[in-house]
Amino acid sequence: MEVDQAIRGSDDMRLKTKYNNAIYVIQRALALYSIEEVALSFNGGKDSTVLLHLLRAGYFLHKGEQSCSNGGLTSFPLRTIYFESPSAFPEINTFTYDAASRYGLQLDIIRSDFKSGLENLFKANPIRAIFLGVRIGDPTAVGQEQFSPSSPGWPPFMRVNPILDWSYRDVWAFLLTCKVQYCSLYDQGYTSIGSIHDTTPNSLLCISDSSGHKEKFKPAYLLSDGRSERAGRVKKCSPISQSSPVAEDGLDDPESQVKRMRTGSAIAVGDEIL
Ligand SMILES: Cc1cc2nc3c(=O)[nH]c(=O)nc-3n(C[C@H](O)[C@H](O)[C@H](O)COP(=O)(O)O)c2cc1C
Ligand SMILES: Nc1ncnc2c1ncn2[C@@H]1O[C@H](COP(=O)(O)OP(=O)(O)OP(=O)(O)O)[C@@H](O)[C@H]1O
Repeated sequence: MEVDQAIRGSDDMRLKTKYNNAIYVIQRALALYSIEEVALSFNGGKDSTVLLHLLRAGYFLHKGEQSCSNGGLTSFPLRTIYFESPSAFPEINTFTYDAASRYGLQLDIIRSDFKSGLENLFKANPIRAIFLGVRIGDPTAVGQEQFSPSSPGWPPFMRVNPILDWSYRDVWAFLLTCKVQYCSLYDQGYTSIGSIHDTTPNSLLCISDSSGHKEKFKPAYLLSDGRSERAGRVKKCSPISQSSPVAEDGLDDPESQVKRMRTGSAIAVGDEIL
């Protein structure tokens, strides 16, 4: 299996540990639920791209087919759900459709809100667990663990988060080591992708050009401080966000950080907050 071989051949011990732990979570989930009962939540972003390749590796290792050649991996019968929004970047949509066809995913495109989309999906399919590319540091990760039941008020299912403890650097180490394709926007300076209305390239990757020509940006993997990953994401309008924009260094303002610290926790490894 090409991804598994790439990681095992790498001398990046940290990446190996992250990979092994994520594969362990995936294999535990696949031991608990049948392949018909699980789904991948995929949105073409870098985190869900990592998750897709980990799931392929975990599934084929689980099946005991370590010696598969590339040709044997074209079909991966995993139900994959994509909530497509009218304000998604075209590059994200194209990447998502291409990935689904390249890896033989069963793609369900849902054009409604998350909750009712999931409710309708569950009426027609026996899904009990959904894999997500959520990482600590994402606003939605607060309070989550590798296995977290869905929140009260949501349809009942298990959220499985194999890369919860991965940092920005881990994500790029994986994508580059495994030489897998990712959405082209990341090579244009986007470091985290929301909608066309709230996402710009990360200004920390801007290449200064005195000629006044169009701005150019370095690729996302060159961002040195993962804490600034969301610097290109404009905050949604709310009384708090209007008065407290994202700071120059990409970190939230101190007030919202304190709020988050009351309910969440942070792990520091070297100079990076996971
Ligand atoms: C498959 C799936 C399951 C989700 N389950 C929950 C949940 O149980 N509880 C919750 O509060 N939000 C849930 N969400 C919503 C996410 O936490 C988050 O609001 C959403 O991904 C939008 O993030 P964004 O605002 O960064 O785009 C879920 C989203 C998806 C795609
Ligand atoms: N529109 C969507 N459709 C399907 N899954 C989604 C959608 N939005 C979010 N998710 C799930 O939530 C996870 C976390 O989303 P998040 O936006 O933080 O990461 P990402 O999109 O993979 O990468 P990036 O941070 O670079 O945009 C995704 O990896 C995916 O599993």
